[in-house]
Amino acid sequence: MAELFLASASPRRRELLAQIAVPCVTQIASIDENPLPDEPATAYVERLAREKVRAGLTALGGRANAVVLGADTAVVLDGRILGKPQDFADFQRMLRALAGRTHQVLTAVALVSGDREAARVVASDVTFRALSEAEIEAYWASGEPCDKAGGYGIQGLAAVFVSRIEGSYSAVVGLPLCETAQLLADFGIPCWQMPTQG
Ligand SMILES: Cc1cn([C@H]2C[C@H](O)[C@@H](COP(=O)(O)OP(=O)(O)OP(=O)(O)O)O2)c(=O)[nH]c1=O
Repeated sequence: MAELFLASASPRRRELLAQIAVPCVTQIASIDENPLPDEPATAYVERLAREKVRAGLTALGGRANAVVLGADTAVVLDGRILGKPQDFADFQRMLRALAGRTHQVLTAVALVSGDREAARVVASDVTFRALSEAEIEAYWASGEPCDKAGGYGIQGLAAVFVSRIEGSYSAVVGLPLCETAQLLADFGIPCWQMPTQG
């Protein structure tokens, strides 16, 4: 029987899997998350998701029947990747740039088991309304932005900044659940409403 391991320190990803009734065991293995020179954002998130699951599988000692799931989320504005804010000034620059505009959120999900590996990248467009300096400062003071790509969490207080989303809400939060369920079924992990093939 296949057993699922989550190669992620993100509480959001664990909660999203729980939302679709998929139990998992956490198996984190850290990787270098720096983009390569001139690496396109789509290639970057897919590479990181794949590296996270490979590192997770290695940490498990290549355990038989283990399926490892990992993901990576990036916020992209004008072709530039906005990572997690390093400090308030960095966060302020990000939110000023995102305000009143549409940006892209790219999330890659990857699965590995033995020598089999698969990944999907999901793109969503998120539009922010205009933001005042006072709102940006108050949002930083909430503590919510610091561990999130682009410096915001759509599932949290920042919901009031989002006027429109086109794409996958769960992918913006950290895991595209429709695509993830299909991949899990392909790898023999039981998932709500998905017949397994493995
Ligand atoms: C845009 C956005 C991102 N995020 C989060 C999802 C991810 O946890 C994080 C992006 O960083 P990631 O590097 O994708 O993930 P992580 O470092 O949190 O966890 P791990 O690598 O161990 O899996 O930003 C939200 O929670 N809400 C949002 O609206």
